[in-house]
Amino acid sequence: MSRLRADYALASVAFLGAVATAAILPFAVYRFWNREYWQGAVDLLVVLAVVLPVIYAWRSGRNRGAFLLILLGGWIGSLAITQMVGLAGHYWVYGYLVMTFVLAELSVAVIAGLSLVLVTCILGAGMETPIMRFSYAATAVLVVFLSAIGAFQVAKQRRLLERLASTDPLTGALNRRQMAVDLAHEVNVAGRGGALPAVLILDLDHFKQINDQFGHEMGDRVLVEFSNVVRELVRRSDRLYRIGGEEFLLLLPAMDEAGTRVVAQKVVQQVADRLRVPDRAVTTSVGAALWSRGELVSSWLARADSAVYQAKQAGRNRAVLAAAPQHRPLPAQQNQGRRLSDDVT
Ligand SMILES: Nc1nc2c(ncn2[C@@H]2O[C@H](COP(=O)(O)OP(=O)(O)OP(=O)(O)O)[C@@H](O)[C@H]2O)c(=O)[nH]1
Repeated sequence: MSRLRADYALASVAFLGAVATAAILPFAVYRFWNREYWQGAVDLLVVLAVVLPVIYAWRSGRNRGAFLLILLGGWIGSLAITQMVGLAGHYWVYGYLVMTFVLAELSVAVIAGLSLVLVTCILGAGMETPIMRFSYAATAVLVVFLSAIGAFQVAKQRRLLERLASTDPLTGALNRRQMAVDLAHEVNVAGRGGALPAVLILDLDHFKQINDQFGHEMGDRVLVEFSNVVRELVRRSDRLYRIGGEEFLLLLPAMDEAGTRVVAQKVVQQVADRLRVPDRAVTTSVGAALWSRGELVSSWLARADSAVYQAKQAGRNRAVLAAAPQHRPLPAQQNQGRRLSDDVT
């Protein structure tokens, strides 16, 4: 039940499977009872075309493939029903048209819906006058477009909600919640033989002084500019998260030690060159750690944290690359950070 609550698309098709079984199965039984074997078989196939992919999606967790199968099965089934039953069979098309928007993305749903309307309209089974054909076409196309508008609005709201739930409103950087998801994903991919990811913890130096001296508005402005500078100098695939007041984390998906060192150095240098408050440059300290195969996310972050602590201790405005863990992940305080650079200004 909790899976149905969390997965709107799966819940919709599971409901559809139940409705299809309850609504169409009695027809199939009725047809077989009256020895109308072909029509009974088609009814039964329509039920199976919905129910089997729903079971597959439920068991495998792969919604998309299963939903496209239902879309195709529904298309063929709806066409068959219109040809066998005539005018009354076309009523099922409306249900199919709405269903496509639950199952597929907007463009696929529109194409599937309009193509079915076009074909059934050309064949015109059971429609004796042009006005019947026109009324069917007009109402069916209206259903497609109204459903498309609804689906478009839902998708837009969903994207907005996802963005609000995953970003920091001040800087636009991603938040801790998204960071936890992305770090787990990166470790998963790298653990299956992918390239190694690296993290950089970026901590602005003496930020409290900026707030105290120039006020919180200036502090906020520095945080925004800092995120812009960092995002400008890294790749599009790299992701910046705000993990605390003036502390950020940069996730670099495919890295090696040399690359991590270069990026860390570049961040330190560029921030010092480009970020200013009225009387001085703003600087940052960076702790970098390349993920080591088999390492837990917590240990990886602890190494980066330990490295940024060492950068602060060594005088700030510098980057420190954490040493790889020895054999198995070490607690933060046992990691021996390695100096990456001397003062860069
Ligand atoms: N303007 C502003 N300040 C914030 C925000 N979040 C946290 N801070 C401030 O950031 C400051 C962080 O201070 P500290 O943790 O002492 O760090 P620091 O002064 O940068 O010192 P070091 O890290 O040791 O160089 C505190 O004064 C917080 O009030 C924010 O969103 N906006």
